[in-house]
Amino acid sequence: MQANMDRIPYLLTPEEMGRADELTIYAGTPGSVLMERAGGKVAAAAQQMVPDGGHILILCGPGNNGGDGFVAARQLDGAGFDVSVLLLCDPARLKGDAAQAFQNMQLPWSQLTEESLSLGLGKAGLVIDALFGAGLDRALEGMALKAVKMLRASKTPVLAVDLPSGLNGATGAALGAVFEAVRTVTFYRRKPGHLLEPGRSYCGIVEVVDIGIRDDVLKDINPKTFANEPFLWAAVFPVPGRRAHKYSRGHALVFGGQLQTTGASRLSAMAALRAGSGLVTMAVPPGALSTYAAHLTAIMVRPLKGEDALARALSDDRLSGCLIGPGYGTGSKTSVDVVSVLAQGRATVLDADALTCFEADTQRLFQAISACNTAGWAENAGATPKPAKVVLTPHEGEFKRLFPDLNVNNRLTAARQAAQASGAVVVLKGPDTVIAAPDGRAAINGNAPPWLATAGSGDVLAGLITGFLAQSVPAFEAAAMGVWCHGEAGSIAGAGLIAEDLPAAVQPVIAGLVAERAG
Ligand SMILES: NC(=O)C1=CN([C@@H]2O[C@H](COP(=O)(O)OP(=O)(O)OC[C@H]3O[C@@H](n4cnc5c(N)ncnc54)[C@H](O)[C@@H]3O)[C@@H](O)[C@H]2O)[C@@H](O)CC1
Ligand SMILES: Nc1ncnc2c1ncn2[C@@H]1O[C@H](COP(=O)(O)OP(=O)(O)O)[C@@H](O)[C@H]1O
Ligand SMILES: [K+]
Repeated sequence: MQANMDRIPYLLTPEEMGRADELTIYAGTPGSVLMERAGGKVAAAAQQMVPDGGHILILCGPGNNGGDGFVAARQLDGAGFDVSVLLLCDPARLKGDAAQAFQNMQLPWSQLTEESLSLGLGKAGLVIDALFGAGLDRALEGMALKAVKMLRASKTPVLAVDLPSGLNGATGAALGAVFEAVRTVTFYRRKPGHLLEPGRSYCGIVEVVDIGIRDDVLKDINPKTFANEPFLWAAVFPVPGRRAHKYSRGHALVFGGQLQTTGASRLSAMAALRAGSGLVTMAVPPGALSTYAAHLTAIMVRPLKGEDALARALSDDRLSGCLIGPGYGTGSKTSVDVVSVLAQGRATVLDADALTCFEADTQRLFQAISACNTAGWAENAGATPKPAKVVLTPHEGEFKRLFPDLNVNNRLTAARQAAQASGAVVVLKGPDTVIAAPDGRAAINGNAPPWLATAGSGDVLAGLITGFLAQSVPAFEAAAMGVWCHGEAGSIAGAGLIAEDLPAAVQPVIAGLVAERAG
């Protein structure tokens, strides 16, 4: 249990981190010991950043974050570094472990003022930001706010303790002005704000250090937020056995749009095949059949001809995953077709037009999703609600159309609420894509390079997720592995990529994951 928990990429909200501290203190490790270790790790990081014994300026706030700063100051001084400490508040305001750490410091200090800061910045090679961490509950003001501006102007590198001051650790939101760190040392586990933008950009390189909190505390806390990393879903990553045949690896059906917009769904179909789906068929309008056929090789194409064309296309029992939306058109026919697809009860990805077309009638979509989730289950069988079978992949614009009442500025909470409201796994795309399940689990992705922001890249993502769903991967894990593989493929294809480059770049990603599972 301990070994596994070590590797699960949990993220802890500041409240959960507070609970981890509390449980550790309750189990016999005093808070002062945790602070001593935290400050020691900060000091070690600072030493690496100023190896020539340059001057280190330490800004300390009124809470335990400041306490870590006092410990770091004492240890750096002991190691022969030249440090100066500037305190934001009256020392009489310090409490508990922080007050004790201040007393133990036994070093000269000054009040943080414009003069003292400007004097310090004149000689400092590094600033340690120990003003506020997890306890910040409002925007920086007064001298803390001025300090942000003065530091930015001075361009002195900043090492942040736990979080750059000014950030909300739970949401990654800037509460106002924020310190811009080149490196952030955080304790025990990352917080959502280290991965969610703009937080991630303010943190620089994030280093997680051990301060002696045991993983047993996680059993009590039961965190539901994760970094989207392979360990989260490696156990269900599909690897074909020696006796596999193409049908045993799943059969994905990708719906294609009219002649003017065939590219989007073709990119998706290619990605579904690359994700490992044994077969991929495209169901396309008869008038566009020859265009599709001319551009596809390993992917099969069938025309959607006649009244009950859709039902016939879906009637093959071997189909194990569907995708509808890319390039499909936003007319009323799309929503009718989406409802028909969902009525089959198959694992399905809805992307792009298949989301937008429900803007005026989201309840109809949510009812169809609920029917899809329950299809195939006896009325009173198993747990309620049933596991999600549907994945929605909106970018922020599509998300707002479907969930106009949710606040996309808090992406983690918004994605969770959307998953709960819709009964689907929701992939809220962006530089920090959030994957949320109706059961409350959520993962934040961190490996996507900015050159993925290019036309058609979302179509590839939808196809990857469909390919994993078709191989019977549960919806949350399929979505999470799709997003991660998409990010890796983006890095492999590299700067200058276009969406057409991505499916091929998925191949080494899959090969790497398979090798890791085998090894
Ligand atoms: N035992 C523990 O709990 C440990 C805590 N650690 C450190 O403790 C930090 C959390 O400590 P705290 O909970 O004391 O929180 P902070 O040190 O972040 O600050 C909280 C204090 O600042 C005040 N405050 C909040 N926003 C303000 C604003 N905008 N302007 C002025 N004052 C403001 C609060 O009223 C409170 O007094 C972590 O980030 C971490 O650095 C580490 O020492 C490891 C162990
Ligand atoms: N700045 C960024 N950094 C990393 N990934 C990004 C960034 N901007 C967008 N992406 C990713 O690129 C993809 C774009 O998808 P989408 O908006 O649907 O575009 P399209 O419809 O043109 O395919 C998503 O997977 C998204 O997460
Ligand atoms: K800080």
